[in-house]
Amino acid sequence: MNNLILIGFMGCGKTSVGFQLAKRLNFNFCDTDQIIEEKVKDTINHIFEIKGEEYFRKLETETIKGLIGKLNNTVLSVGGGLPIQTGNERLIRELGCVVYLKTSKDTIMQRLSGDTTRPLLAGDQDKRIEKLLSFRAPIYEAAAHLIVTTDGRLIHDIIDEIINRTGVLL
Ligand SMILES: Nc1ncnc2c1ncn2[C@@H]1O[C@H](COP(=O)(O)OP(=O)(O)O)[C@@H](O)[C@H]1O
Ligand SMILES: O=C(O)C1=C[C@@H](OP(=O)(O)O)[C@@H](O)[C@H](O)C1
Ligand SMILES: [Mg+2]
Repeated sequence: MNNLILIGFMGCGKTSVGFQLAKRLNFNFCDTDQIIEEKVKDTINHIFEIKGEEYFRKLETETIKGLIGKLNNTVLSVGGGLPIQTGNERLIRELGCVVYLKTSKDTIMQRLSGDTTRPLLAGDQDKRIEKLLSFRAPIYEAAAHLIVTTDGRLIHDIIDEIINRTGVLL
């Protein structure tokens, strides 16, 4: 098994870093949000609106369970809330080396200003990020094998650090 699993808060860069990291390593790339959208043929926003968050969380857990034993040479980015559900952190650690893209609230605010694709941040984005991030950050830290900070850093620099520190090319 040779997989990297990217976790962290919305806007930390899991999808964009994961996609480029996979290209650089010549690995496959998967993203649980993309798998879910393809599976139910609907957008994350619309799933939340019509079926609610609880239903989406069930889809996430089903998705991660379905990947156990099936991934090799893959970078997997998971939705920001997936490791928060009890039991999922054990599943992602089973899949591979878990990397937390640690990012401050200010950076998340900058990156997601004007974004309308994250239903949990609709409304008062500042307050929502603050509340969710303070609850989730210790869970991400505990789930991770490796923590990489992303504030003020270019994607290629983050990718270099992940490759150097995981020794994934060795
Ligand atoms: N290191 C970075 N520097 C600048 N912008 C970034 C960086 N990482 C991600 N972004 C931008 O932030 C936004 C959210 O990134 P995304 O990969 O969708 O995050 P996530 O999947 O963790 O929610 C995108 O517009 C992306 O281009
Ligand atoms: O943090 C969360 O609860 C969520 C994060 C989103 O993915 P990203 O982390 O890729 O933005 C997506 O799964 C959904 O909007 C819920
Ligand atoms: Mg994403």
